[in-house]
Formats: sequence, C-alpha cells, structure tokens
Amino acid sequence: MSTPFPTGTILGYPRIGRRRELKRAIESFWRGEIDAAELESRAADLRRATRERLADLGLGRTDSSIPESFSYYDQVLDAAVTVGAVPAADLDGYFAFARGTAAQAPLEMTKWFDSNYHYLVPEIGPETEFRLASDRIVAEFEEARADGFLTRPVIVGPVTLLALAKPSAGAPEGFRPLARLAELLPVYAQLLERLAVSGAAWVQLDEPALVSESLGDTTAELRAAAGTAYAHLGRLEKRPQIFVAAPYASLDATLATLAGTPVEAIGLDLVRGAIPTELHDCTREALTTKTLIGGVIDGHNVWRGDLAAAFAKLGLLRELSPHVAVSTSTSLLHVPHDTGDEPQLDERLKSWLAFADQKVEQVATLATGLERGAVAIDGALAQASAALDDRLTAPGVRVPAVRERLAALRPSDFSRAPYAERVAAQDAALDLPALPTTTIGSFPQTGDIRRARAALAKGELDAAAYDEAMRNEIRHVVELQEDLGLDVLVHGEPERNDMVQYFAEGLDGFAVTVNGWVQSYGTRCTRPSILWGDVSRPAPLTVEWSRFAQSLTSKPMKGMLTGPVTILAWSFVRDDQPLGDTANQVALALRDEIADLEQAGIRIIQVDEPALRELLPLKRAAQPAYLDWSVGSFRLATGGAHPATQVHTHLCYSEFGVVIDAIRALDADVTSIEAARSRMEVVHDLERSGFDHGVGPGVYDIHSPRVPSVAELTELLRRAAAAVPERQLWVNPDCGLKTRGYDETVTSLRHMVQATRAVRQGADKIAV
Ligand SMILES: Nc1nc2c(c(=O)[nH]1)N[C@@H](CNc1ccc(C(=O)N[C@@H](CCC(=O)N[C@@H](CCC(=O)N[C@@H](CCC(=O)O)C(=O)O)C(=O)O)C(=O)O)cc1)CN2
Ligand code: MET
Ligand SMILES: [Zn+2]
Repeated sequence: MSTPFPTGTILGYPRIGRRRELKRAIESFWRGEIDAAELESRAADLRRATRERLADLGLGRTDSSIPESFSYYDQVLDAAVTVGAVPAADLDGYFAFARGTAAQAPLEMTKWFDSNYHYLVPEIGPETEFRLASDRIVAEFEEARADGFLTRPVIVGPVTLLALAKPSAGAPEGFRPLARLAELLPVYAQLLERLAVSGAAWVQLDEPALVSESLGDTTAELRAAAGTAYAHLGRLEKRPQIFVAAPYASLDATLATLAGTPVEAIGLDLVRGAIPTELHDCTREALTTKTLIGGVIDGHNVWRGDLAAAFAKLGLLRELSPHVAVSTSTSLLHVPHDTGDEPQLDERLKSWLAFADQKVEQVATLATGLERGAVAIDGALAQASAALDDRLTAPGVRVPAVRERLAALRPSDFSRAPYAERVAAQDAALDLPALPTTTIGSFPQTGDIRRARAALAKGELDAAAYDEAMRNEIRHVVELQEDLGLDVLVHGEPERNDMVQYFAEGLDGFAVTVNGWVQSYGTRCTRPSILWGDVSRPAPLTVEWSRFAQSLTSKPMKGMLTGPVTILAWSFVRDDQPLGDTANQVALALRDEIADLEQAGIRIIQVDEPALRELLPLKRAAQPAYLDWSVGSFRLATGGAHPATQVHTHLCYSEFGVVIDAIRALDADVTSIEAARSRMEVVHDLERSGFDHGVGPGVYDIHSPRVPSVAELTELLRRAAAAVPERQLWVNPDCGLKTRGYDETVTSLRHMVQATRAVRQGADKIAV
C-alpha cells in the first residue's frame, strides 16, 4: 500500500533547542552532573516539543511530513554508528568519537558542504565491518508513534556517508571508502526493513554528496554509486517509500540517474539550483511517476524572500510530474528557531525575515496553494512581496556615501608594496627570532568572562566595571605569554562574544540576535548576524583594546580582525546584490580599522579568514569568480597597510589543496594554517605551490583537551622545517584557544615553546 508524499515538508529542523536545551543537557552530562538516563529523557522531551511545534505550525501529524532529524552531536556520526562503521556501544562511547578521551583521539571534524556546520569524518577501510549496530532511528520513530505521530525518519544516505568518510589509517594507498558501497547497502536495506515493520510510510535519505563537485570522488563516480545504491534499495520487498534529498546545489545529470531507479521521491534544491530543462525523453517519462519535492524555501538564509516566485517554481516542476510537494532547500539546521524570540529586533527588519518556524509556515502556505490553487494563498503571497518591496527602499539599505566610495576604488587599492620591500621594512621594525612563536588570537573564554558579559547585558554590571574586568583578563593573558616566552603576543579576545558577531555589533548595516542560536558543531553554537544594509564603520572597533594590550608589553602585540569573507560566511547576508560588493563594503570598514591600529602603534595585524574555503562554490564553474571576489576583498581590506606593518592571516577547518593559489594571492606576509591533524601534510601543498611568504602550520590540535608532548611537537616542527625554509617558518597552534581550559592551554604552549627552542638549536636531545 502506498501513501502519497505530504504536500508540504521540511528537510530537517534545528535540534539544539529554542534555548539551547540540548547543549545544556549534554554539557551537564559531560561534566557528570546528570546521568545518561536523564540526558535521554531531556532529549526525548525536546523531540516531543519539536513535533508538537511543527504540527502547530502546519505540518501534518500523521502524514510523514514531520522529519525525525534529531542528533546528539552530528548526523554523519549517527549514520556511521548506525551502520557499525564507528563502534559506539553507548552514549559515552558515542561522545568519545566526537571529543576524544585520554586513550582515543576524536574523529576529524570538517565543514558540511558550504555551511558553517561541521561533521565528524568517519574512517572506513577495506576491513571495516558493516552491520546494523544501532536502532536509535527506529526507536525515535516509534517514540513518535506512541505519541500519535507518523513521522519521517531521516538518515544520511549510503553514497554521502561513504563520500564523506576518509580511508582508515591502515587502508592501502588509493583506497576510497566508496569502494565499499556493495557491502554497506545490505545494512541500509536492513534498516529500511526495520522501519517498514515499525510502520514508517516514508524514509528520507540525505544525499548532498550528489550535488558536489568538490569531493574526493568524481561526479561520475558518485552518480554511478547513486544508481547502484537506489536500484538496490528500491528493489527491496519490505521497505518504506524512499525520498532521496539532494540539498545545497543542483543534481544536474544525476537527476536522470535517480529517475531511473525505483525511488518514489526526489528532492531538488531550487534555491541554489534551477529546474532542469534539458532532459531525455526517458527521464521525462520516468519523472512523471515520481514525487518531485521542490526545495523552494531557502534553508540556508533568513530572508522571507519572494514567495510568489517560489510558488511559480513549483508550477514549473508540475510540468515534469503531476506529483509535486514543497519543501525547504536544505535542512533548517542552518537558521535560528523563531523571529518571535527576538523582541529587540527592529520591527521593519523583522518583517523581512523568516527563521525556521516562519519557514515552516511558508511551506504550509505553499502546500495550501498546491492543493487549492494560487487564489487560496493570494494574500500571503502579496504580503511577502510587499515586504520584499519595502526592503528595496528602506533607509540604510543603500547608503550613497558607501556606494560612492566603492565606485571610486582603483586597482592600486588592492595591492601593497612588493613583498621584498615589505620584508625588509618588517625585519627592521620587528626584530623577531628565527621560528617566531605566537598564538592565533583567543585565549580560553572562561565562565567568568561569559558571566561578566551576561551581567552587562542584564544591566547587573555597568560598562566601566565590565571594561575593567576585560582589562584584567588582558593583563593576565599578556603576563602569561611573557612568562611562557612567546615572541608575538595577542590580547586574547576576551571582549568578543564571537569573532564575527563582535564586529557586526560595531558596524552599521548589521543586526544581531539574542536567541538566534545555530549549531556549528556538537554543542557549540553561534548567533549569525544579519547583514541587511550597506556596511560602514561609525567608530573604531578594536583599537582601544589593542592599544591597551600593547601598552603592557614591549613585544609586538598583534591587532586582531576578522576578514570580510569570514564576516559574510558566518552572517546571514543580504541577497539583493552580488556578495563581492557586500564583501568590499566590509573590507573598506576593516581597511579604516587597520589604519587606526597602525596609528595606535600596532605593528602586526592579523586578519582571520577561516571561512575562505567554506564559501567555495560546490560547482567548479562558479569557483573562479568566487575566488576572484573573495581574494579581492581581503586585498582591499589589507591593501592600505604600511609596508612595515606585518599582515597575518589565519585559516582553519578546511582542506587547503583546492584554495592554495587563492591563499597565495591573499599576499599576507604570514599565514597560519591548520596542520596538526593531517600531520603537516599541508606544508607539502605549500611547497609545491611555490609559497614564499611566512607560514605557521599549526603544531597542535586545539579541538581536544589533549596536551601534546615536547617530543611530538618537535617532530612535527622538524617536518615543517624540512619543507619550509627557516626564514618563512612560524610556530603556532592550529587555531584559537577560546574553547579550551587554562590548564591544558598553559602546558601545551609551554611544550610548544620548548620544542621551538630545541629545533632552533638543531639539538638532537630535547630537554623536557
Ligand atoms: N561564528 C563563528 N563560526 C565559527 C567559529 C567561530 O568562532 N565563530 N569557529 C569555528 C568553529 N565553530 C565554533 C562555533 C562556536 C564556538 C563557541 O565557542 N560558541 C559558544 C558561544 C559563543 C558566544 O556567543 N558567547 C557569548 C554568549 C555565551 C553564553 O552562552 N552565555 C550564557 C551566560 C553565561 C554563562 O553562564 O556561561 C548564556 O547566554 O546563557 C558570550 O561570550 O557573550 C558556545 O557554543 O558555547 C566555537 C567554535 C568555525 N565557525
Ligand atoms: C576559527 S578561527 C579563530 C581565529 C581567532 N582569532 C581566534 O583565535 O579565536
Ligand atoms: Zn581558526
């Protein structure tokens, strides 16, 4: 018996909780304050509240329209645990893969497609045994049933799971996890059978790997794997109907492959991708029997958008199949819960926005339109269009002074003096030792710091007392670095709630939220800012903190800024003009900040661009244009710096191979880069690309509380020194220290300085 696909659905919903209930519960569990049973009961409460909420917002209780998209930490880890690729017996075992233990390194973590969400990378080799090792997905479906819901289980699909995995340590050279597809499919088959027995009418398999041209496997290989996988799963006797979702970009030719399999429904991202026009007759024929789910509501951004245009896309989709449903383009994981939780937001701005709950309502509206015709939703479409028009003319959206400054830019604004001239000027100004040691910027964000900021927000602490508390923190951080013997110091960034939100709060053109939390990884969240208007800098942002920090030491104090690409990547950015134009507005604000930092006596300025790789388009054809504007905006931000000012940049969370030329084109004097987890592999990429500027390949992973030994650090530094000429090499951790505690931080940095001294002396014996 087949039940039709629901007319309206979403691909997934935020799971951290409206007030980060899940974060608090999990972190309490980690601290030993609550036991596993209590954590599970709180998680179940959250899932219940989510289902009720989604039903209230207009999704059906018993028509499979509510997705079961919960996770304690990460959906890729969940899929890997489900199929036995990652052996986690219980919650402790599960979290051990995410966070590591004394005995076990955590799994690597990396970016989920072009988002600020990070997944854990399973390791799969020729010998990995697959088996249905966890029935959590089935249990959550049954939990919903017991409450009177018929929901739709969601799991990362087999092709994406393998495409995102990396070869296990022992795998032979050239091995790809995708080669294990045939052995993996029976486990997915078993899971589908279990779900069918429990009464699931539909299951959603997420296959975003099928849209990406930036993975280790080629598009042709992924397409072939999809054909194999869904032919196999489609043939099963006992299974729910299968919905394959392909978010984040267009499926291109892989749509034809999926159309040729027995799956009942295919999801298309119609925000990033277009409706395919050039289709073979046999594909057209096959598609008429499928339900096509149009992802027309943007799951990746917060604009209310053009609802009438979204509805029109569904009309076009109906030309391909009589069975059309409406959905979000991606899971709503990437957006906050509810604009209703932001009473302080300007009402006019709020009328332009849709967070997750508002997007669910938009889906419900369009579903009504599909069922009853456009006239039934006329009013809602008109209201959305009016909000869109209002955005065009509202004050602040287009500021003549900002536009004139951009229009007047000349090519020379994007370049500094030749590198050799800069090196000479900087050597004279800075007087640094060989292999200078430094850190990436933040020091531990202690509970005291966060509580002080919360007290300031509540009015329990006045601005003067707050500033004094932050100055005390800076004094402490500077003293500590002097004591450790670091060469280039930082102020530690205690005054920053987040490296993007802090800048957004000080710039015109941005709004910030109070409760707009979005999961970045595990229990870590950010409140992405909303970049809605033309950007300018009403007053300096960081100068007084840096001036104060420099006054405490004779060593160089790094000024610390977040770069334009990263500010865009980690905010919700206006969609009414090219990203490159917006990036250049941010760049000009940073350019002025750099000039002011120089005036204040700051000789080294770091402009972080950890998101440079993240925004790289998934489709190759779009990549050159992206690299052009992103590199350009960084060069515009830093192009006004004096030759004697040493410009640093920092990148992390990425494979750098694909953007190595872009990194070189940034023309920063020194680039610090994540390298510890890949054991310095990146230095070979740098070497091959002829990178001749300063470089600090990270010597230890800051994501784990593990303290690296002096011997281990010395070994990594020697590897780096073998590939990078000594005059270029810097020594630093992989990233900022804000998520770490002081104990491990102090010991790790002490070991780093000791290892550096050993390598500087070329000593064979290391003093510990
Ligand atoms: N935007 C962004 N994206 C990024 C990164 C980043 O740093 N920023 N780093 C990479 C990894 N992602 C990360 C994302 C978040 C965090 C992180 O530490 N987040 C903190 C929150 C940071 C924050 O906004 N802090 C605020 C609010 C802190 C808070 O929770 N306060 C309490 C009250 C204080 C208390 O009792 O502790 C509350 O509001 O309830 C502040 O310091 O002011 C967390 O989840 O815990 C780290 C890395 C990639 N993407
Ligand atoms: C995610 S990159 C972080 C860079 C920032 N300067 C820090 O140290 O925290
Ligand atoms: Zn970093």
